Amino acid sequence: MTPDLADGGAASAAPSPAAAERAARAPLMSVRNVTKVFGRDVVALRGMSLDVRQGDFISLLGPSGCGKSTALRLIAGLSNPTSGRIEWAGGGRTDADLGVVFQEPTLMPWATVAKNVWLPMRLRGKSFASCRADIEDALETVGLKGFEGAYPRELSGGMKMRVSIARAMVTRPKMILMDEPFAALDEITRFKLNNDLLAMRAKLNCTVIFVTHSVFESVFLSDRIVVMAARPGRVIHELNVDEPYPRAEIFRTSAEYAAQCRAASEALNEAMGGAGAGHE
Ligand SMILES: Nc1ncnc2c1ncn2[C@@H]1O[C@H](COP(=O)(O)OP(=O)(O)OP(=O)(O)O)[C@@H](O)[C@H]1O
Repeated sequence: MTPDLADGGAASAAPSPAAAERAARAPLMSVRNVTKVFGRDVVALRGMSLDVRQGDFISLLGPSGCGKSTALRLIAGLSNPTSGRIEWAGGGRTDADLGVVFQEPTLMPWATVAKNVWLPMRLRGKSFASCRADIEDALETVGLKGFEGAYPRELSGGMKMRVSIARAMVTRPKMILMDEPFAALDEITRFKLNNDLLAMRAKLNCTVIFVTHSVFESVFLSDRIVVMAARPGRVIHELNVDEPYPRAEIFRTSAEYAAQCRAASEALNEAMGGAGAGHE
């Protein structure tokens, strides 16, 4: 299978079944010509446009400082664009429509796993008792059934990240934003969490926007890869990964995966000014 460069590089005339299915998804959110400037002249993001559809798994891939986290924060509503706008289908979104996972699990050390997962519901005024079933369901989805009463200090790094993901999904959001959630984990744990994230996503049927520095991770997880360059932060390529879901571990050793990684690496090299630096 030839990697499908959505920006015109190698797109074939007849769309693949995966591309046709992707195009048929309902619109969810659009980033329209968004620029974000910090202070007088730090252009963190310039003219970003992105149409996100329900069920997309989009990776934002690029070198340090290209505006990936800034884009995620704008989409999350944690910051406002300097110009341009973000539009949600249906006229808007509620806080419950969105879950956010950061690189650090950011758990409350004094609270149990279940109480940590309760946090977004608690902020909406819901009692722990009324949320218990949802909390248990979220913990089961991330593979932590039976750890409700444990404290963060008793968990491994991977388990803490699972709690963080359970907390983001407990409200059953339409979209989950993830900012390099697995960057601090060892490779074996990271691979396992990549597999499990796809299974969780399939169960929740939600849209994911995932920030990463890793070509390999972006190809394994996503069906769209948005490649960004720095100074100013901007989108330079969009690549489609047409491998259907569910993706088994064997995809990692396939010729298709290698071809997609090569295409993404080339795009990333271009983003880095052809520096040819090694990628994770
Ligand atoms: N609050 C801020 N004030 C000033 N400059 C900022 C702020 N946030 C980000 N920047 C600058 O905007 C640019 C983009 O930053 P951003 O964190 O979005 O990049 P990134 O691609 O996520 O980087 P990394 O991969 O290292 O996390 C950088 O030059 C950064 O220094």
